[in-house]
Parts: sequence; C-alpha cells; structure tokens
Amino acid sequence: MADQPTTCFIGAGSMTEALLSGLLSRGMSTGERITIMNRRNHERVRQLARQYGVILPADRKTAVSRADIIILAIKPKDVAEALEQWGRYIHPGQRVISVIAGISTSFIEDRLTTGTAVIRAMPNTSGTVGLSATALCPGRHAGEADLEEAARFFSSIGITVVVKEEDMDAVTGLSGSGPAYIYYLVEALEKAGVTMGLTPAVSRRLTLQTLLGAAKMLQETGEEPAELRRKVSSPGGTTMAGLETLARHRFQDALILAVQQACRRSRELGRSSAGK
Ligand SMILES: NC(=O)C1=CN([C@@H]2O[C@H](COP(=O)(O)OP(=O)(O)OC[C@H]3O[C@@H](n4cnc5c(N)ncnc54)[C@H](O)[C@@H]3O)[C@@H](O)[C@H]2O)C=CC1
Ligand SMILES: O=C(O)[C@@H]1CCC=N1
Repeated sequence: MADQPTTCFIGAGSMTEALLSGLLSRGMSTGERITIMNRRNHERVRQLARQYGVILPADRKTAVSRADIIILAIKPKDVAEALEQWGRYIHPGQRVISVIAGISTSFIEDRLTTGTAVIRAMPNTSGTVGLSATALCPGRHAGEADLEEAARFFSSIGITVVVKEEDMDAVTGLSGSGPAYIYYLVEALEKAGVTMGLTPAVSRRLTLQTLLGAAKMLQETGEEPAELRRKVSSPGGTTMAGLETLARHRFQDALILAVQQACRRSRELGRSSAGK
C-alpha cells in the first residue's frame, strides 16, 4: 500500500462519500492516505472521518500541497471561489481530478500553475457499491500516465471510459444523472404495486429483483434490449397492454428529453460558473 497515492478531497458531499466508500471498501486506498475538507459544515467532515477512518487535516493547506491526487468535488457555482482559495497550494507534479458537472478542464487549468495535469471525470453515485459508470477526459497538460492513474482510481469503483471533452455534458446527462432516473422509475413501479393492493415491502422486493434481473440479462446475454423486450411480450398479453400505455404516454420520448435537458443544464452550469 506504500506506493498507493495520497488523495485529498476538496468538498465533503455525497459524491465524495460515494468515492470514499467505494475506494475503501475495495481496498484501493486506506484512510490514512486520504484527507478531506469542506467549506462550512465541519461536523460533516468529522462524521466522514469517523465513519471511514480518513484524515481530517489539522493544516488544510499542507494537505492540499502534499497530496498526489486532488479531487475537486464541489458544486459548479463554488468552483471559482474554491480554486481561488486552494489553487495556490496546487503545483505541477500533482494530479487534479474534477468531478464537477459542466466545468471544463481549461477553466480549472487557467486558475492553476501552468503545467498542472487536470482530468475531468463524471462518475455516478453507484460507485458506493463499486458500480459507477465513469467517463474521463484529459486536460491539455494531462498525459497518458495521468489519464491511466485517473482510470485506475475510478476503476476501483466501477467501469471507466475515455471520451472527448465535448462529450462530457452528454455523459453527465446520461450516466452522471442516470441513477436518479432509475430510482424514479423504481418509485413509480413500487407505487403501482401498492395501488393494486400489494404491501410496500412486497412491491419493493419484486421491483428490485426485476430491475436486477433485467440488468443482468442485458449484461450476460448480450441481446438487444428491444429483443429482450419482445421475449417478454406475448401477443395480446399483459406486457403488450402495459407497453402500449407507455408508448401512448410517450415514455421513451420523455426519457430522451430528460437526458437532453440534463445535458443542456450541464452546459449552462459550465457557462454560468465561468462567468463568475
Ligand atoms: N451527486 C452526484 O450524483 C454526482 C455529483 N457530481 C458532481 O460532484 C460535485 C459535488 O456534488 P455533491 O457531492 O452532490 O455536492 P454536495 O453539495 O453534496 O457537496 C459539495 C461540498 O463542497 C463543499 N465546498 C464548497 N466550496 C468549498 C471550498 N471552497 N472548499 C472546500 N469545500 C467546499 C460544500 O461545503 C459541500 O459540502 C458537483 O460538482 C456535482 O456536479 C458528479 C457526478 C455525480
Ligand atoms: O445533479 C447534478 O448536477 C449532479 C451531476 C450529475 C449528477 N448529479
């Protein structure tokens, strides 16, 4: 473990917790190699330090300047202020990984010493259980080794893909926000079961296993989703009755529009934060 990099998280919110939980439970790092800091809610940092055994640094500036990897996990609106506060302690030779929606690598690079490697990443909260879908793109000073290190970091909490920076907003709308769409679907399925007399517990159990089973079928059979859907749908049967209702309510259109809108919002967040 001695050759494992030290990591400093700036921002102690839900994304940091998902990353911490994934990294530590998979033995990819240890608490004493991780420092975390927050702007205000210091009780939150203390709680994470207790729960995950990570370090609450006495001297935060030193923690930033000594870390091998610095993770920026703050909201887009706070990035300019955070880089103003912490940027001067970051130097070339360290790797900066930003998980901030909408914020370009050049925005960050422009606020750091020239030559600092910046990698933009978009993971999702399923990293908590090792199943994040993370997209990465390198900034202008990040080389192959920097990208490989970032891929190694995120592969400890799920799969990684490398994309062009111009595709990062699409990724954010699709897989960054994606878990929320699935949870929304699950809420609706559970409610549906309850409206027809199932207990909430039974409805949840059946819904969850249906979700897991469908995901595994897609992964393990390699069949097209449309083909798997056809196999469930007997002519004149129950599934067709359900699917026809979904089509009438333009279910697929609604989902496509949702992802596109989230992508647009990612771009807007980038533009409005860049204006600060
Ligand atoms: N929650 C999610 O599912 C995902 C979030 N992201 C991105 O991760 C970033 C963080 O998101 P969350 O963890 O959900 O936000 P959050 O609001 O839960 O946490 C952000 C934390 O940053 C802290 N902070 C703000 N300014 C700071 C500063 N100057 N110094 C130190 N700490 C500071 C805040 O006190 C707050 O606790 C966002 O940019 C978001 O776009 C990316 C992928 C998924
Ligand atoms: O909602 C958000 O802005 C963040 C980015 C991706 C997921 N959550």
